[in-house]
Amino acid sequence: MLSRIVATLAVIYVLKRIITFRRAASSVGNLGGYRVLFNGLSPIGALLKRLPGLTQGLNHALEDKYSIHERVGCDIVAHVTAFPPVAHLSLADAQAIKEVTISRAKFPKPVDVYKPLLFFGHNIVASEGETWKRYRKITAPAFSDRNNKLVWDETIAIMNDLFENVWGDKEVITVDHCRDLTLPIALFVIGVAGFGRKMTWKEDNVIPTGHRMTFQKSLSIVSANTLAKIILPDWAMRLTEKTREIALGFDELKAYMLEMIDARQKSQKVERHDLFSSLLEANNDEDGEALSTDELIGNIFIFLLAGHETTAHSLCFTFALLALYPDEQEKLYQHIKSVTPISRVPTYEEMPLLTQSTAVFYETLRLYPPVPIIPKRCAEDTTLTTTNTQGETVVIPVAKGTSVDIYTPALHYNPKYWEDPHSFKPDRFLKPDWNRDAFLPFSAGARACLGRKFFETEGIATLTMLVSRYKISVKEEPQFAHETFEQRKERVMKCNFRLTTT
Ligand code: HEM
Repeated sequence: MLSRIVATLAVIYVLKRIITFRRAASSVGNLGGYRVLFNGLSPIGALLKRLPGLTQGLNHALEDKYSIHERVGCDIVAHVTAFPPVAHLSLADAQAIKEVTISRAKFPKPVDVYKPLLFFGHNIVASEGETWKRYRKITAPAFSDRNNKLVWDETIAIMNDLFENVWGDKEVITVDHCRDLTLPIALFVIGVAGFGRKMTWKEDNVIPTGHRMTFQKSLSIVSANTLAKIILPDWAMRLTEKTREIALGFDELKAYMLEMIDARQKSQKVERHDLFSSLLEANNDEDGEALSTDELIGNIFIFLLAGHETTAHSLCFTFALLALYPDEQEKLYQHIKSVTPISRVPTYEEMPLLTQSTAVFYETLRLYPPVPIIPKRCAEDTTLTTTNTQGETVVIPVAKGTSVDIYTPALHYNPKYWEDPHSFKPDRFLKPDWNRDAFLPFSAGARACLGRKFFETEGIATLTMLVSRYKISVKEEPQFAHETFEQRKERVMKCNFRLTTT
């Protein structure tokens, strides 16, 4: 009898799931796309292997690029999951994306998705509406031209310190993983241009009184372990020596930030252009709307998080592509040489002339966008318009509450906008007519990246310094001696989606 009741309840449960699943699919006009049990980005989906019908996997946006849109024959597709029973629209249509990014009230950020980023305090990335407006108003002025100049000068100094005091007169430098080089560069730049704290390649190991680790170490631990902090509950952080060190890194960074706030509020006003100082200054000038200490820390922390990993990995992808394409590297070298003599360091004012460096970066960001999915949620019943393979107009119903996600790899590999989209061709960005609406690594509209210029400045300074002094190549290893170019490219460029593309 009991087993019959259980079986009946199970059947009812399954039927209910099927009905809600079908309802979710029909809410977006039964548009083609994945039909899976678990969303690849959900906690359960992330643990499972990619399998048709089960989950599309954590890396699907990076792996699929434009292929699902091509298969469905439409630049907007719908991924429907049973747990939870929702439809996610995946956009690869530049016009539809433009509509979404410019209509902030109609397509706001789904702030619930960003909740894990709140552990240091409320911040600009994880907020919406009036709170976001207030954060943006106070934080945006920190990303000034004077800050960009600081980024440039400090990046040059960090690279010079590397060349002179670490690499010395060695002819060949070998790094096992390019990330071992780019993560510290990005960390030192955000350390000095973000927090006003100079760091060097030879770490100063003196721990200040009242602290248990140096600022440099705490910043390095925090930037490398945000994902662990997000995933693990507090009790789990106390379990092993490694997780205890991570927890200490977070506590210490917060303690340093509190000290810095206190010291700068007490000290005489000195003209400084790091993000932290500018943020404090703007905050002091605010009447009535100033940020609380928690909000200040939350926002400066999010600059670190938003800026460090994206920058370090993008530099890494750039170097790897230049190593794989020596002709492009040579072209870049010749261009740098034509703009600035190799015997002296380039100045910030010369940055706009380094057009080939910008083109190399953009092409890297097109092929390996650091944020593969930019989520939005529809705030009212509406429609989105796109075209299918036959060139016909397709109008998609979008009910209030539907997830509307910008899939940057799908957009960046869409052959409608990019000729030969799988090839590395930086020169496409030197032509005046490339489609700005089809290039979205930094998002667009009011919620676009605040640190774009910060990144471009740092990236161009690093690239220019490195390429003008060294030739970058892939390390030759006997076990890979017989691989083809395509195999080598696949091995070297292998990437995963974690918090960003890594
Ligand atoms: C390769 C480098 C970078 C890329 C590709 C990138 C990309 C992005 C993207 C796609 C967004 C929108 C995210 C969303 O809608 O959830 C964003 C927002 C943001 N980024 Fe970046 N970013 C980069 C570097 C930086 C740097 C260096 C900083 C700061 C130092 C920074 C600070 C921010 C901030 C504060 C926001 C939130 C803006 C707002 O919501 O109003 N980013 N970035």
